[in-house]
Amino acid sequence: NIRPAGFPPGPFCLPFFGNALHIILLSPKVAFEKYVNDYGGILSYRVFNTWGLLVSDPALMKAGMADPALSGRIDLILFDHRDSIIRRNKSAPLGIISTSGDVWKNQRRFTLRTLRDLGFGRSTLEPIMQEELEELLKLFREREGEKVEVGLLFNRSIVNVIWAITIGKRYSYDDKKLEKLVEKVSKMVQTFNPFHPALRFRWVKKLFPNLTVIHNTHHYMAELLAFIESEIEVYKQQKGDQEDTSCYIGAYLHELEQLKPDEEDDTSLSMDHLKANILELFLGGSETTSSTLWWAVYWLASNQNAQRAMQEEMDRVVGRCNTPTISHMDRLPYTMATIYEVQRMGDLVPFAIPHMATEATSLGGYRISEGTQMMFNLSHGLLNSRYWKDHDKFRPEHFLTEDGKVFKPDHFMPFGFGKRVCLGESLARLEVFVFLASLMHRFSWRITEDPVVWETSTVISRPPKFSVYIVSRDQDMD
Ligand code: HEM
Repeated sequence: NIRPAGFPPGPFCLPFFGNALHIILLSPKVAFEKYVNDYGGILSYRVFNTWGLLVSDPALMKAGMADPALSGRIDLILFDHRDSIIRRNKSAPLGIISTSGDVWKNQRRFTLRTLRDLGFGRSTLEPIMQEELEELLKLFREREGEKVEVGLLFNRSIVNVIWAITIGKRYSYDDKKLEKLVEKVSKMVQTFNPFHPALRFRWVKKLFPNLTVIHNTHHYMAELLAFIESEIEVYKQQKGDQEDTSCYIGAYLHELEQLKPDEEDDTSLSMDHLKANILELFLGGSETTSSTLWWAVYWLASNQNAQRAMQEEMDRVVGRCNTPTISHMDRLPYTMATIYEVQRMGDLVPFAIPHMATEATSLGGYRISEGTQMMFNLSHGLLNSRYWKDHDKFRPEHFLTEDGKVFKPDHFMPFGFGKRVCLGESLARLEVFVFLASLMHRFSWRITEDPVVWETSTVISRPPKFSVYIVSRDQDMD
């Protein structure tokens, strides 16, 4: 129960449990905020037999996330299970999110390079998004004047964009396969909770193998993998001997063919890593982006002034008869500030994904031993009153200078920072802009009198359940 030498102070730890009960009972968000108030920007805590550091001071967070020694991942047994389904035996971990060292570097480097070549973060992706946007606009037109539950409204479009980049095709909105894919991805993400002891500690899983959370996560993971495997097979058959590098799977298979036998090891590209990476693109890129849009509707429908200001800016810059495109982004400071404010208040991934020290290092004058779990408190920089004038109010002005230019303060890190910074940041930024700006340009949202129901979140902050009236702006066209 004694803190390792050189560790920062922190809350009293109970024998055996450490701070686990407190964190589980109060929720990580509430418990950690209390610890930060009591012990400051860097503190230590213990969950069963594992020591962790919670870093909340923005400057220390940046230094920590930029340190290669703090860029490992903790052992997430959920991914172990995925790997054993893919490989059907035990060997080195697969993929990007849950790996460290050379496996992580090689898979992340290849994926980032390929996604950039495919147009991630650039206007070449716009046609793919426009296709999805058309479907969304159609849906909104059909539901105009009605009470609409926002919920999973955006998931089909977001999943379809990822799928188009991954395999080069999209599903029609009526296709049952898309419906099933969205359902599988959504359920998997909702059960993915690295803070749950059963998904974190092997001994908990051994003691309670029949826990529903374990059963559900494994089940959704297996279903999604089966889907990915069968689609890769169909892709390979259709492609035959032709070379195709126009999608992620094609580029990956092409690179795989170029590998010489002496270059192959556990860290190099392989079919197993490919399946794991695709699953992670869904895991990392679907619920995050669609929930950001869901939060956007919530904050804008509840803040009519911000909604109007955004629409007026678009009318002025884009024109009422045109559609906002990526090329307008630089000229729409209020719209961009609104998106940042949605991300701030949405606080989507409050503690990033837990990191681990892969070797001894130091931070803020404290010593950190190998194997320490590192929690970076992104939420603190987004929501704390120390950094924002009206920290609990939705104010796009938080991101605007006095002369109306958009800026991002250093403590605003919704995508993380440094070595492990979100791999899909540029795609997510484009998607949120394209979908939100175009929908707001054509429609207004007004929150209904129905109750707003808040739900418990896991790794991702889940927006509340609520409904809106969709009002077309076409009638007041010039
Ligand atoms: C608004 C949407 C998104 C938000 C707020 C977000 C946020 C984050 C955050 C906070 C992390 C953890 C960083 C860390 O551990 O230090 C992360 C990691 C990651 N994200 Fe995102 N993300 C978003 C969208 C996406 C998209 C669209 C993709 C891909 C299609 C994606 C793929 C990933 C991957 C693969 C990782 C793991 C990176 C690694 O371990 O090296 N994310 N994201």
